[in-house]
Amino acid sequence: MSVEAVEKASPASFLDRREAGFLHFVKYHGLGNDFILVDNRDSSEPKISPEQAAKLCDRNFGIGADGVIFALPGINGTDYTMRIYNSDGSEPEMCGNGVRCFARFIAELENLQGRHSFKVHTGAGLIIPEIQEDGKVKVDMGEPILKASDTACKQDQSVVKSGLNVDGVTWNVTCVSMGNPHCITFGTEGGQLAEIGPKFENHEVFPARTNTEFVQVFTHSHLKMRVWERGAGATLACGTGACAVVVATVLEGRAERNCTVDLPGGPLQIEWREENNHIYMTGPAEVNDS
Ligand SMILES: N[C@H](CCC[C@H](N)C(=O)O)C(=O)O
Repeated sequence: MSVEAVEKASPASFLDRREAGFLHFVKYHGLGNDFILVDNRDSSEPKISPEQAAKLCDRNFGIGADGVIFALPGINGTDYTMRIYNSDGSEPEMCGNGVRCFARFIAELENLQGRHSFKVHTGAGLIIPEIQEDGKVKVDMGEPILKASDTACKQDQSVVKSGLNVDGVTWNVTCVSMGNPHCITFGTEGGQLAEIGPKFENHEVFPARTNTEFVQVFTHSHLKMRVWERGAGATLACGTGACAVVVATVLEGRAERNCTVDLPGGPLQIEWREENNHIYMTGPAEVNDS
């Protein structure tokens, strides 16, 4: 069913159709990082399995997406819970582009107009997206995690500009977690991501695998990155990755705390605020109907 049809039909018709085994979903994207968003507010468990999600994400035999995101009831005083399956069916802790899409999806479901913020429970803890007047979404992404063992990296100190041997080549990397693990390296576009990406993703130093970002620094406030995502491969954008990249760039003394990060799908504005150590990400989230 086309997105228009999904949007125009009354919710009641979708409730009936869902009884008949249909799934109410809408496709959104954040800078081309695209997701199937499922209204799961009436159940505390995702309506579909990781295996079914992987099938839906298949771009030839399914709907096609980088992941499936579920809007579940909130817990412990939050408004909603967000869960996500990557396109390989693995479940990450958090998704930056996804939570912006999540906020816009909730606003559609609840018929909300204008500025609105939500308290969202995620695997990375409390995340607060706020829909801005211009339709963009500003997200309080919480604090970065730098202790190596918490960045799902087996090395025991924080990993800043450390040598990592990947398939016989030593790369300088900085590891940062935004709830999900990121390995950041500077100075190259990464070449053939499909070749080098999986070697980082599945490196034995990352027991939970890792997302990997290849960064070029244009100025102290303008960066460019490409990403090989854990469980999704090369994507057009990665919100948690852009946040981790700004942290790594500041830690390596290459940039200021407020940066524009250019991704293949477009730019994100990232600020690592000194006074509270929180990271704020601002960017678009749109329905895939253009
Ligand atoms: N593949 C990521 C999850 C999605 C993150 C990305 N799409 C974002 O916008 O943050 C992981 O396994 O950690």
